[in-house]
Amino acid sequence: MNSVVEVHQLTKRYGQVTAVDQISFSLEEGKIYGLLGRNGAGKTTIMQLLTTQIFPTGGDIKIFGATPYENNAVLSQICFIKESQKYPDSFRVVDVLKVMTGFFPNWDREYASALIEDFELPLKRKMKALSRGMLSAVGIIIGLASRAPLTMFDEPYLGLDATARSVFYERLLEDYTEHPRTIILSTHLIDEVSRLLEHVLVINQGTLILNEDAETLRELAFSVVGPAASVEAFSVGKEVIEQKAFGRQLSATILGSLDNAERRRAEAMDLELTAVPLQQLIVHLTNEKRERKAVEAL
Ligand SMILES: Nc1ncnc2c1ncn2[C@@H]1O[C@H](COP(=O)(O)OP(=O)(O)OP(=O)(O)O)[C@@H](O)[C@H]1O
Repeated sequence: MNSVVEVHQLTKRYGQVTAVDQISFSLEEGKIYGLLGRNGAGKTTIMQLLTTQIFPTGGDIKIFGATPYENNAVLSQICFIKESQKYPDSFRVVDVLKVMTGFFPNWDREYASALIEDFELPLKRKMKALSRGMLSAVGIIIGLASRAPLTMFDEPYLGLDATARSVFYERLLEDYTEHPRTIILSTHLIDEVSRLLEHVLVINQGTLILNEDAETLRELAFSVVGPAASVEAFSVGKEVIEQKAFGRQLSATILGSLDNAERRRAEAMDLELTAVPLQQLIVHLTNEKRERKAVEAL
């Protein structure tokens, strides 16, 4: 697999604030990455650094094997969709899309038209007269139709309703399957996008605390649900990270994986085994790492 992005000891400071703190990672060709983390974690800053909108205080960045600064061959391969994109006042939707044809070598005009219908966008309306959700839809259309080999979406769906968000996820998955590329999706809606993500990067207070395949993460834990006494008996000797009671039923989230014998045992005890939502797992893992870091700092 070829590396599309290689970041080494990347750091960005704003005065006293260290927004990104010595982060290193690499991203492969043809994968969908989730860039996750709480508010202010440093996600947008990382994407601004990758797209050379801002410059690092330290460390280095290689994109498609080259440094991206003033490198049009690299920058023309990147599409960055951010939440607060500004457009000239006089521009209509159709004007914005026309301009994009010149920006992105792989721009697909027919696909952009099909997406405009999917999102029911008024082509002739001025950008400044669009609703918040419509503005987000324009960004999503640009991100998808650009077919840029490195496409980044930074919280792209402010104001988008649930139907439009699911149109986005469906189109993204379909188009990515037909035209594989590297996609970075930064979001707080982890469970909504979890089935799309192949690899997860979690940022916390400027540092990278998790860099893992989504498949591996999904196998890190499971939930067991059933009569309280049976769940408790089954959980003995296992690492329970969360328990919830529903009347006489109990649900326990357990770290680790199960072999076939354990699965048969759960079945015999009338217990239901289910996967743990990615969001719950990430919240647990990030809290655990944060606590461990705090203890190490003492
Ligand atoms: N221009 C700036 N000047 C000073 N501090 C900044 C600047 N830009 C970002 N920061 C700080 O850097 C940190 C990381 O911000 P960033 O926008 O990257 O977070 P984020 O993970 O994208 O957050 P959110 O999910 O809320 O969008 C925050 O503490 C933020 O206040």
